[in-house]
Amino acid sequence: MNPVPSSVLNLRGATLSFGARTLWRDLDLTIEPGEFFAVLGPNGSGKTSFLKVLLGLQKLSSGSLEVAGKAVGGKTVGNRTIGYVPQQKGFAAQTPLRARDLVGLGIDGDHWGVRLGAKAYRRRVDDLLRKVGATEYADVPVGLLSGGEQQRLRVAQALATEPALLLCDEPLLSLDLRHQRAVSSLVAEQAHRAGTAVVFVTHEINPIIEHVDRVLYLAGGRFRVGTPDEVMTSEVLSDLYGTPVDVFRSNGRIVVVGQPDATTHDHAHDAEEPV
Ligand SMILES: Nc1ncnc2c1ncn2[C@@H]1O[C@H](COP(=O)(O)OP(=O)(O)OP(=O)(O)O)[C@@H](O)[C@H]1O
Repeated sequence: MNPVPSSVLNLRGATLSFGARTLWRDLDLTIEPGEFFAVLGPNGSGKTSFLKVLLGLQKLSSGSLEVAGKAVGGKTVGNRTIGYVPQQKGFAAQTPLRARDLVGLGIDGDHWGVRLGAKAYRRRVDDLLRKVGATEYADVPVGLLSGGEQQRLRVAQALATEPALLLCDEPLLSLDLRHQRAVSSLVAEQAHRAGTAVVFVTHEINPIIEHVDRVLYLAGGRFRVGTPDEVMTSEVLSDLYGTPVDVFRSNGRIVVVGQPDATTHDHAHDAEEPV
């Protein structure tokens, strides 16, 4: 039997550049099972590119990546070790899929060693629907559901394979506060109770602040890794942005004032050590 790898994700000396523009350089990062890991940063800082690297859709300029103990060189999409919750995009009203069909697409009989029989398949889908609180709309066409309801189904679909690593690309965009809470709690539960490592890309840390173990903050071609308390400080963010930034705490929320909207400067030649 193969030894069980202790970390789910392992990046060593990872650098990603496009031409003269470096998004990050010499990133060493290990993510453990059960960790809720957030990726933050302004527009254009490289959050989506980071997820693309983990999905095997974007090659590193240098360095290495292992997921669940295996080197990643090509596509990891379709790899059942990885679950993926894409950005919220509505289904067309006439999409010919019910909620339960969408969740069922995440299940592959081969994953379970033998193909699931019809009964076991239905049980598994019902179980996932219950987990995301979608039982009552199981048979409704997905195009008729609200954005929040659809997003819960995408989470259920991504969890269907019981992935070791769950990648979430801004899954809270366009959800109201109640659904933001519901989706982030569900993802956190999967991390902290089921031991899935979660990489969660977001513009806004507050909706997930109570769940996050560590963050990767990307800005201006540089990065910091650490707990929210270590990274979300005036000192660290001012240093990353290269301009004075104030970070305040209010009722458990983090308010960042003065950061540029986008990454407008390039510290491509600065090396940055993780915190
Ligand atoms: N294949 C590519 N070739 C050249 N440049 C690219 C490529 N992919 C991304 N970039 C550039 O890299 C930078 C980071 O893009 P990315 O989409 O990763 O940022 P982001 O942090 O996800 O931004 P946003 O918050 O706006 O979604 C951008 O300036 C983008 O134009």
